[in-house]
Amino acid sequence: MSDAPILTVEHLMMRFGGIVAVNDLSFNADRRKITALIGPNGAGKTTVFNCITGFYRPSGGAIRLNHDDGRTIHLERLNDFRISKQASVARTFQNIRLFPGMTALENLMVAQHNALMRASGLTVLGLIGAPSWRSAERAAIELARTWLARVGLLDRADDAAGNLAYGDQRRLEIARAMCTEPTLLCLDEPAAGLNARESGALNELLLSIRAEQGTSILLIEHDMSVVMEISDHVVVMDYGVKIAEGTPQAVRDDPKVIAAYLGADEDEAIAVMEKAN
Ligand SMILES: Nc1ncnc2c1ncn2[C@@H]1O[C@H](COP(=O)(O)OP(=O)(O)OP(=O)(O)O)[C@@H](O)[C@H]1O
Repeated sequence: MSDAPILTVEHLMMRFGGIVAVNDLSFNADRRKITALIGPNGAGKTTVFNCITGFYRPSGGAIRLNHDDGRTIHLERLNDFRISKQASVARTFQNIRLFPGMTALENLMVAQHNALMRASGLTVLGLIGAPSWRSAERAAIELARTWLARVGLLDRADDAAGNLAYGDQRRLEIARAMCTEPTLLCLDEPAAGLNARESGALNELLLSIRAEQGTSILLIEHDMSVVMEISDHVVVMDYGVKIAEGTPQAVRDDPKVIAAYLGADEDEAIAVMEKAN
């Protein structure tokens, strides 16, 4: 198995007209680790995610996904559909994007559409109920039920996703992404709107996904309790550039990071820290 980082971002640039949202950003996300991308509002985090997941075509730079089997996929050359299909990158969004009228189980079945379409021989085998199709369908239902259990929603399998509590919907989105068996899971503010108990459950879920599935995770998160507790590596952005990276403890104590969050200059931030000690 390759030791290369799962994701390599090199000199990424993203311009919107005159706005430079991401400016010469380089970082790696390690395999089977949790990497957090943090920074104040407007720092460029979601834009980076949108470049990685193919929603935006970057203005410059390279984004490479290094698969376990040695393949290197240049994500900056692919659209979102190919990135999820060929590169096995799954993502969730800041705003929940479930199918609210479908049941929790159906949402997880939709996530397996590509695999099921292949197994159905583009519907022909499905129509005649071929054994290969029936076993693929059973496996898909089993995988969906496994993930519903993992996120504590097995007893809500037949409830409409839109009727679930907000925190349950957030976990269902992660389960849906995991049903695609991704190589890289990108989570955009998974803890947004969660209370302390729900954030704790989210931490446990993400740590278990890293430990049990070995999935590499890249997350954007404002909730520092989540970032500090579960991240292996943190990349900090401000005004489109990387201002720091390292362990959660190292970035938490970095004056440049404190200054960016406080909106203060570096000397002022150091003075604040010295006062606190
Ligand atoms: N489609 C777009 N068109 C024009 N400007 C954009 C677009 N998307 C983002 N921007 C600008 O790029 C900059 C970075 O925005 P982005 O949403 O990536 O920041 P962020 O760090 O994710 O912020 P937040 O934490 O508030 O979600 C902002 O100045 C934003 O206004």
